[in-house]
Amino acid sequence: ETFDYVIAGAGTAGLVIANRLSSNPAITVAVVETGDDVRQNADVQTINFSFTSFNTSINWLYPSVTSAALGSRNLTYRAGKAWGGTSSVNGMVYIRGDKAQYDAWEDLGNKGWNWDSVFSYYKKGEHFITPTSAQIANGATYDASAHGTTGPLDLGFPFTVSNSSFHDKARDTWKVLGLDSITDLNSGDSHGFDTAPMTLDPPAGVREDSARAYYTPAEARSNLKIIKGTVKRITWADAPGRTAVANGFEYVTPSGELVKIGARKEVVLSASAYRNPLILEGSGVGNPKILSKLGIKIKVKLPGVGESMQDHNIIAMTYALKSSLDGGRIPYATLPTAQDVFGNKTASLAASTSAKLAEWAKALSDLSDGAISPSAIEKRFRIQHDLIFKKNVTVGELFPTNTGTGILAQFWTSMPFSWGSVHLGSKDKFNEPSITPNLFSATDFDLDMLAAVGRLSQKSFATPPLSDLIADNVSPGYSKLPLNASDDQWGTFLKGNVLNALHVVGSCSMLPRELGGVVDEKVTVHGTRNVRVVDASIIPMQLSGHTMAPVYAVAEKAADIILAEWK
Ligand SMILES: Cc1cc2nc3c(=O)[nH]c(=O)nc-3n(C[C@H](O)[C@H](O)[C@H](O)COP(=O)(O)OP(=O)(O)OC[C@H]3O[C@@H](n4cnc5c(N)ncnc54)[C@H](O)[C@@H]3O)c2cc1C
Repeated sequence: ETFDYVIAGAGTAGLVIANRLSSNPAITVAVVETGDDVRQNADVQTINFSFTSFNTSINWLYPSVTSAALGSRNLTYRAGKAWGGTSSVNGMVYIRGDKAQYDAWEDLGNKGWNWDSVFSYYKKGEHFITPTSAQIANGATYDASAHGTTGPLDLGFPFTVSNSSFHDKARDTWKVLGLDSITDLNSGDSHGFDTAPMTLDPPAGVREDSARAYYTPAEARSNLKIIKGTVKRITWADAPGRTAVANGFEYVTPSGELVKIGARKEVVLSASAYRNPLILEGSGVGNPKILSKLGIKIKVKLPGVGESMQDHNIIAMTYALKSSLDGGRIPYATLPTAQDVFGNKTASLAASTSAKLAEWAKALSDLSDGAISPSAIEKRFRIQHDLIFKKNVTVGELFPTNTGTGILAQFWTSMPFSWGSVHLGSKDKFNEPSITPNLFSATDFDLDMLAAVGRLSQKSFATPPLSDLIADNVSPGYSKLPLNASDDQWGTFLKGNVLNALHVVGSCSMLPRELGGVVDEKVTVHGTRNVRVVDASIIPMQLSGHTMAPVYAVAEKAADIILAEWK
């Protein structure tokens, strides 16, 4: 079969693209997706944040090789395998990140990608449901001007917003610690304490994933089709000139048959930050050193493919409560700046770390066997460093969850400098990404930053009035990690327990080729005429907050870019 556009992956981004392109009845669109329609799956619909689908067939489980700093510990990478992709299995928390982080995309060379332009697509996609007075009484706040109300994606607050005193005590404690409540952490300034909205439909009490938001309204269109299969590689036209031209891709059906599907116009990869690099490499687009080892003939030399994989470094401590709290999920988030976590050491740290950026860039380049040059990485690091120390973006998130009898106090750092990679491990294992996280590998500063955010988390639970609720620190326990723990004690705890937040971006970064980029500002793969990549993989630099929200906005903007070129 041949369609105008063929899309790999009916996930968070893939279904946005499918919906927007097929809104023109003259355009035919096919999406090839490994997973199934799970819109009626109770594990998907639940909004209890229980991750009930975790060990079921609708998840991909990708193991990683370990990082030197983690000893023999391996990390597991999870992602959704379903119509809706990871939006169907995730935590639903919707936090966009800071204005300056989006403006940095333009500073990195992506003309037209800045906060103002992306913000308009946030609004376009959103159907914000204002909280009820009961939800407001329990801590839900919002600024109407930061939200859209006519888009397809429902966004609201859960009815399980805690009706206990937790919210007020947390808010008052953060105020004591210098982090005031803010009205809307999605306004482009996330600094402070707030209640986060989630992708759910509050009246219906169900999850809102991209299948429900973007596929259901388009389902009846005769020009849109979802096909079950797993995309293996792009097929190339016999075109003159040096620019590669795709004419479709090959996918494997559930029964193992290899099928070719044609694309008259374009191929769009939305198969996730883990899988797009594998499809590109399987098609001859990537680093010649890697491709020659795999025995794959080079079509486009693009060493950035699969590099620059960035996640948040996450860890949790648990606290026992004096008495159980009402309410289920508590979507309260506190986002601090470098100044909040490093205090009066911030200025000297800014100077000392700035002097080390070239050294860190060299270390990261060596880890990638020179795939991206030290000078390119250093340029990217300088922009990241400026965001942290000059533009005062938030550098971490503290995110407590009420488990009924205790508090799971999760925290993470938002912009680590140790980036990892994801590649095809062997020619035919297109379902098995080879992931190298590189946690803490390019610089000790990533560990220092996580310890500083951890110290702030610990301090908050020991500060009244929040401390009034707390009976004890159960894990790791004050004997292992006292309130005045040394750097060594923090290092041992963090290296032994840190996890990947599953907020992976950057493995097909939108950047100029000379900076290690994979797609240009039109989301077209460098060196190709008609292969686009649209999903978390093109986000070039990690954001504060969570990754689902930016994926929706990026996909909305990319859809407009693609439609503008439709003739
Ligand atoms: C457990 C968990 C909790 C999370 N919680 C949150 C949260 O609370 N808030 C937040 O903002 N973010 C959260 N995230 C991250 C966020 O959900 C993702 O960053 C985002 O959804 C990724 O969207 P995507 O379009 O890039 O990829 P996906 O949504 O993963 O879509 C990729 C799709 O491609 C399909 N696919 C893969 N390979 C192939 C192939 N070769 N051929 C065909 N189809 C293929 C997959 O099955 C999938 O459907 C969480 C992630 C996880 C794993």
